Amino acid sequence: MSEARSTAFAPHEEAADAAIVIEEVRKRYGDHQAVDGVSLQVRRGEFFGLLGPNGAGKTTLVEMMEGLRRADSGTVTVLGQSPWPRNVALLPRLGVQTQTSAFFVRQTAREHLRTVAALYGAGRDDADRTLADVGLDGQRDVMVENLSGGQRQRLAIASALVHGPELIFLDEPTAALDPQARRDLWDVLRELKSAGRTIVYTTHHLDEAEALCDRVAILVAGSVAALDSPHHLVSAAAAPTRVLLPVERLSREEAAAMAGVDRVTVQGGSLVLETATSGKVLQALDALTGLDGVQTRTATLEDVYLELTGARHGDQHDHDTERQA
Ligand SMILES: Nc1ncnc2c1ncn2[C@@H]1O[C@H](COP(=O)(O)OP(=O)(O)OP(=O)(O)O)[C@@H](O)[C@H]1O
Repeated sequence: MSEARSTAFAPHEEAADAAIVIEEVRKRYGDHQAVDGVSLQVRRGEFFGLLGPNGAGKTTLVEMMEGLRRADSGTVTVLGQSPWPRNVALLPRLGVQTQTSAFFVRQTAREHLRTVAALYGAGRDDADRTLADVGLDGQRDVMVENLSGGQRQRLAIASALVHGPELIFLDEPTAALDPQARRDLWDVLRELKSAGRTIVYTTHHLDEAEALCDRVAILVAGSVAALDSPHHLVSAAAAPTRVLLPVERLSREEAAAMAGVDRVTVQGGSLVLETATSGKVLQALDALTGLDGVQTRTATLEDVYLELTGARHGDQHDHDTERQA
């Protein structure tokens, strides 16, 4: 794995506006080094994404920030305090949604949220407003055990937000949501950010990270492989431009023979031409077949992620026609 791509902070230079400072943190489970010397800072008011393949160490790292796990070495500082040993003063300032959030299943959605609100000293109005914010107004009188998976997930998010915490940890919050609910949640999260909250967001949806996050850290095998804004990461990426055209327009061999085309694949009825010189390829295509129905796709955060995690092209080899240099 190459060195971590640029970070806006030098690791040991603590920003005055940091909500979280992590320095050289390590955590081992038996023989397995789950977190291997991570240093990063999350600024106050920042929407910070934590990305990485299954088992990369994201949950372990977040749990150390939440005060649920102790680091073997290194330091974790959250809102100016150490979250470990369990720091009761910090708890009301944090909002935590996990994949295994607990519910009072024999209560209605509204009763549940009012109970959670009361535990944190927040009011019924806060509960009712948060329920509406996550789109559960229509289900407020439904027993928690009868909510759908996506509705429960929204209730878990509401439970993390109801007391107005400064720092919010969300672990794959859109995993079970339908596309509309996902977009609605994005709006809720953007409003939280506008209101100055800090959000640490774990997700496997790269489009989501690109749309929402100010900066992302990509964790690979317990280390930070990249840390920057999605924009900077994508701009610096070596990923090619893809030119897509209907598969019947050209043969793969003809496409692979075009000047500037580095690689040809077939995906979902499209011939995909990868190139570093899209202008040249488009001109040639125009002359050969015309440009009707031709689409161009530039690099995305997903390309950067796949490059860094080594997963790029992993399952497409059967369809490849790579051009020999
Ligand atoms: N309590 C534990 N005991 C032993 N090993 C653990 C424990 N928790 C996590 N691990 C291991 O540590 C590694 C990192 O796990 P972690 O859950 O932090 O990864 P992750 O990036 O959150 O993965 P995912 O995307 O699948 O949620 C994995 O190999 C996992 O099997």
